[in-house]
Amino acid sequence: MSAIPDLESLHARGAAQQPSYPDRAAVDTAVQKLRTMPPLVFAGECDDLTEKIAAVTRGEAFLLQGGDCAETFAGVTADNVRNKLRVLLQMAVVLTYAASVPVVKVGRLAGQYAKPRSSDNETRVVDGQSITLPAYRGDAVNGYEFNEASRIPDPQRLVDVYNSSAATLNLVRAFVTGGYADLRQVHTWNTDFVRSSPAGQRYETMAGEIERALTFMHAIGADPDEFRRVDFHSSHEALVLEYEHAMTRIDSRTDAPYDVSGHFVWIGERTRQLDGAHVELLSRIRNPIGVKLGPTTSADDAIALAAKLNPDNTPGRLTFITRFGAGKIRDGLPDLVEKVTAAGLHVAWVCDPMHGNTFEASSGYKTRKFEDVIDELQGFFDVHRSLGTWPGGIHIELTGDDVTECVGGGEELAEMDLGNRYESVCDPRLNRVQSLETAFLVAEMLRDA
Ligand SMILES: O=C[C@H](O)[C@H](O)COP(=O)(O)O
Ligand SMILES: C=C(OP(=O)(O)O)C(=O)O
Ligand SMILES: [Mn+2]
Repeated sequence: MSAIPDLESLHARGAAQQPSYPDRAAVDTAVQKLRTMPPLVFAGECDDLTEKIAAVTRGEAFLLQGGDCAETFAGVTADNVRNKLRVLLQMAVVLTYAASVPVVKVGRLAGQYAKPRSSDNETRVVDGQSITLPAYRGDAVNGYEFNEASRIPDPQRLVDVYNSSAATLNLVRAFVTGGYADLRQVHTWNTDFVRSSPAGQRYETMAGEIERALTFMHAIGADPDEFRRVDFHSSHEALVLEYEHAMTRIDSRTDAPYDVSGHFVWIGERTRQLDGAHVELLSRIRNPIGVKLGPTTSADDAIALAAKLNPDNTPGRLTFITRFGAGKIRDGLPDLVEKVTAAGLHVAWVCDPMHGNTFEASSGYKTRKFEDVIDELQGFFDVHRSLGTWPGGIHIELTGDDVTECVGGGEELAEMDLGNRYESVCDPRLNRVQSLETAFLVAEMLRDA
């Protein structure tokens, strides 16, 4: 771990997936502004999360990481943030109670505003005319609206990312410490549309059991503070170098650099080049970090990434988030896990069952089948069980709302339903019922792990 490399030297590595800003002076102004802003998270909180992920690495805890594919500035509302938090709290309770395993809770929120894209451009037919514009790269970079002005990268948006993340995190902190996350509220999280679904009813039964257990604890005089609040951490993909670099600061306690834009940051599948800018920057910070590993990852790639990103082999520092796809995980994952384990590397293994299972429906919507998501999760658990390693967690794109973006699940959403309420500006998310169903299914897998 050494000093922070300068931004120019990072760009000199030919950083992938960066915005092409037309006005460098405006970029400098935004970066200067960000450098003066206070940290969004404290280094000590990042260390706490590293400790918790170390328990995952040892097979003593399970990581639940979830949230939008892409947050939007317009989505920073009390309802939206609360709904997301609520579904994550419900999932965490299901996993903790049904599998008797401590759950480390990490939101894909308060910073998840920048998107890598498979194409630099997007073509749409507007009024019978085919129009090609720069791709939307997340609210951190440009506007979703399909017109030329909106798609121009604007560096002032990076300052907006900071402000939106601050507002989100402030609300999340208030919710998780101010009574909303109190375990005695388990029933009240199960409101509105979710309550009548089979998963909601199953949750209701479980919440009743938890409530009786809490009443019993209270009666015998045990009422620990842990029942009233939860530890919740933020995370996002560290993508736009200007932003992550400006938010990287030297911690006064340890003299070490931390990226104080979020507790946990990860490197995406498209930016994990060993000699690339993202790996370089994240190798220097001391946060807990993740790397997405797709089906083309060789065991040597993973081992080299671990050597660069976690040379001291510190447990909890490095999480490998595999995203192979349901059809590939059973063949592809064993070699990776086996060789990384044989090399003595301490990593947390987490399954992202979303990004290897995306396809385009005939209506043009990007979607995923709930059954593929569950199949990949089952494959992940099967592989780890057969190798004797710990399936450390799940990384899910989800929302607390009743959207129609992924097909299947108990509600049997069909492709023709997608248009009813498709709100994601990037990838399709599990809705609240599908998320809760996933938690129950994963709890069963976890019980057998
Ligand atoms: O999560 C997001 C990536 O940006 C996404 O999977 C790539 O999507 P695209 O192929 O639509 O660019
Ligand atoms: C872009 C993403 O994933 P990946 O890097 O795995 O494709 C994502 O998590 O939204
Ligand atoms: Mn995504």
